[in-house]
Amino acid sequence: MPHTHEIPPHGHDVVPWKQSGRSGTREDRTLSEVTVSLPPEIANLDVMLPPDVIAMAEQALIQIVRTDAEFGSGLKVLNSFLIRTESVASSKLEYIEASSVDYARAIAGSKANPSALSMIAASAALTRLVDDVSQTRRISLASILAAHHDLMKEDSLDGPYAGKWREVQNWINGSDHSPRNADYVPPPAHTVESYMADLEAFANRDDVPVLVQAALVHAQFESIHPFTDGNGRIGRALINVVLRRRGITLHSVVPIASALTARRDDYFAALNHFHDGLISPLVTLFAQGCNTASLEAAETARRLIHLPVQWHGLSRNRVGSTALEIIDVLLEHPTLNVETTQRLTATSHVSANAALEKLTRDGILQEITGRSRDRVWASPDVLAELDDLDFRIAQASTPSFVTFNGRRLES
Ligand SMILES: Nc1ncnc2c1ncn2[C@@H]1O[C@H](COP(=O)(O)OP(=O)(O)OP(=O)(O)O)[C@@H](O)[C@H]1O
Repeated sequence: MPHTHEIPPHGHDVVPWKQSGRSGTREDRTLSEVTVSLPPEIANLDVMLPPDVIAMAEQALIQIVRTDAEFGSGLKVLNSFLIRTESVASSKLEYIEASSVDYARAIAGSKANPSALSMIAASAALTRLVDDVSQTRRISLASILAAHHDLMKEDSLDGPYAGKWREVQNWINGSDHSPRNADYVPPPAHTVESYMADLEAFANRDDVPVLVQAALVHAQFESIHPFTDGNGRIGRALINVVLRRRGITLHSVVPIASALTARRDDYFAALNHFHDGLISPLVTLFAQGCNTASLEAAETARRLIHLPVQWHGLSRNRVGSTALEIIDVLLEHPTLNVETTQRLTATSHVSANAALEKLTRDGILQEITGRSRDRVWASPDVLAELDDLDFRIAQASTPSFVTFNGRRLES
């Protein structure tokens, strides 16, 4: 292998192509063959990376472990908070946008927009993947398929393909009607199952540096593009699955998608370098992203811990009142309706409602539906912190460049 490669570059094959219907331009309709990419098999790959890349990856792992150990075990709310931040940012990378208030409304089962529902589905998929691997210590294809089902089952277009490997040729960007001018064409559909079995074997190895494994699992997954839709979001969830399996995180997830969204061009460039046989650019990007995301997650944890103290300062409620009881559970349940409040504080419908109104007047809660029935309240401080964490990670992830052997690689 020439020394400019760290891993075997992708091969190519020319295969016949035929449109299933008739759409697009004449060029789309008459396209008769397509050049597909053939990623290398990775199950037994040995990867040697430059020491500066490995050192940077180690530094990031230390930061992840610190944040997870310091806050993840005691502050349960941080873990659901970070799952939410990660799935929202991962969805944003695919241009699925909804505000934190939309998300909160959807969580409470209130009428929600499709983007917010799709973000909740992304949270469910990530939760399932990290829970499964925590229990079994194995990354399994069954778990990946189930997570894809969680993500896509309600999708109006791709719902029927939820939880199933693709059976058609797909491509990234270019024409909507054929692989003409695509940025990347994954391998043929009939190879997906065996490529995924190869990926599963690699993902369960213990003799590969952790961030190298996370980067390779993610990049190879994107190269295979095993689903008709949702490949970006499931592929990014796998980064946290590798971290959990290797014991780097025990409780929380790293909101790395906020960093990748901020450096979208570098991220896509690093995936292209992978096609050419280089994984250092992606490992570097992941190391920088994980480091920043973990530092900011720790800052969020400190802020969340202080919120109940601030709320008690704002509230003018007497000891033993339902309003004070709500403050005590608000961090764990930042979105509430009357029924949940009744259950959490063991009180009547009338006094739960009155307490929610009272806390709204104190500025501790905000009603987010604007309706007079089936109302939902949320903590504006918690919602603001969700947005602020994403913002701070993005700010700290200044688009720069990725390096290989001390050389700058252009995006
Ligand atoms: N040149 C590339 N080579 C390989 N993978 C890429 C490339 N560019 C982008 N990707 C990956 O593909 C993902 C998007 O894939 P695609 O546009 O097919 O969306 P998708 O399968 O619908 O995924 P989702 O539904 O999560 O958006 C990106 O988020 C990125 O991870």
